[in-house]
Amino acid sequence: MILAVDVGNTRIKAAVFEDNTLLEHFAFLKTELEKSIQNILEKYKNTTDLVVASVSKVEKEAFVRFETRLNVHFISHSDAFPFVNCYETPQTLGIDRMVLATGATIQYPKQNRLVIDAGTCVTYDFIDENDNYLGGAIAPGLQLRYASLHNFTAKLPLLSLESPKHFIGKSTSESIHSGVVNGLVYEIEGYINELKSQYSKFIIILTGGDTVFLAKRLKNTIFANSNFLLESLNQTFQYKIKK
Ligand SMILES: Nc1ncnc2c1ncn2[C@@H]1O[C@H](COP(=O)(O)OP(=O)(O)OP(=O)(O)O)[C@@H](O)[C@H]1O
Ligand SMILES: CC(C)(CO)[C@@H](O)C(=O)NCCC(=O)O
Ligand SMILES: [K+]
Repeated sequence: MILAVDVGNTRIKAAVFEDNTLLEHFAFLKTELEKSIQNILEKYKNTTDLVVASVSKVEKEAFVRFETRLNVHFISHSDAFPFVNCYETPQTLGIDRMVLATGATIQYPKQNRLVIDAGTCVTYDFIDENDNYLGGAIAPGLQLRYASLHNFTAKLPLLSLESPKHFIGKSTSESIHSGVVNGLVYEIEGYINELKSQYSKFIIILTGGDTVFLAKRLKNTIFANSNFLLESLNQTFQYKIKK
């Protein structure tokens, strides 16, 4: 059994895998890291490997303490990946984006793929049918948009995610919800439509903490899978140990 851990900028997500089957998934805060992992390992006693992909500042020591019980692996830029990295600054490409590109390459072979990860940031990653990772885009996620409007103005309140009641916002809060939610939906649709003018065919995978909220608002056909990063992390590890 493998415990895959995705350390994001807001939360930590984890899942236990038996080969390619996801048995259970978890989400917790960084402050709960060690306790949460301990609890998972108590429940899944046959876990042999702990695989970590981190884009955050969580200390390696937090994981190293589990080395007495199992093998701990940190995915890094120097690992083997099943795609050609065409990013002009490959060393600054987020590990999470490399893991997503790995999952897309392995799960959807021989086709153009766009991966959209809607978390703290919304990332767009494009891997062409020849398995060239071309790059993409980085934009603020939903929660970050709400927080920015509040943090960089005097008059805007901090709101939490809500479906806009009216397209034409009739109050401050309705205007914010309309701007944040419709803004991101249009951004995603716009990004997809621009790519369609460049590539006749590609599949679209949507993942991240806002997957469910966004999937029902998008017109394009997408594979919506909140666990795609964790599944991809398991596959990145399998690929790494086979090499
Ligand atoms: N329980 C939750 N706690 C925090 N955010 C949540 C929760 N459930 C859904 N979300 C949504 O998920 C988004 C954050 O996504 P996610 O948890 O994937 O981010 P993350 O931990 O920073 O990961 P990454 O850095 O990979 O984006 C927020 O915009 C928020 O609206
Ligand atoms: C963009 C984020 C924050 C998304 O989690 C992460 O992938 C990251 O820190 N990336 C580094 C910059 C880059 O990918 O080009
Ligand atoms: K993200």
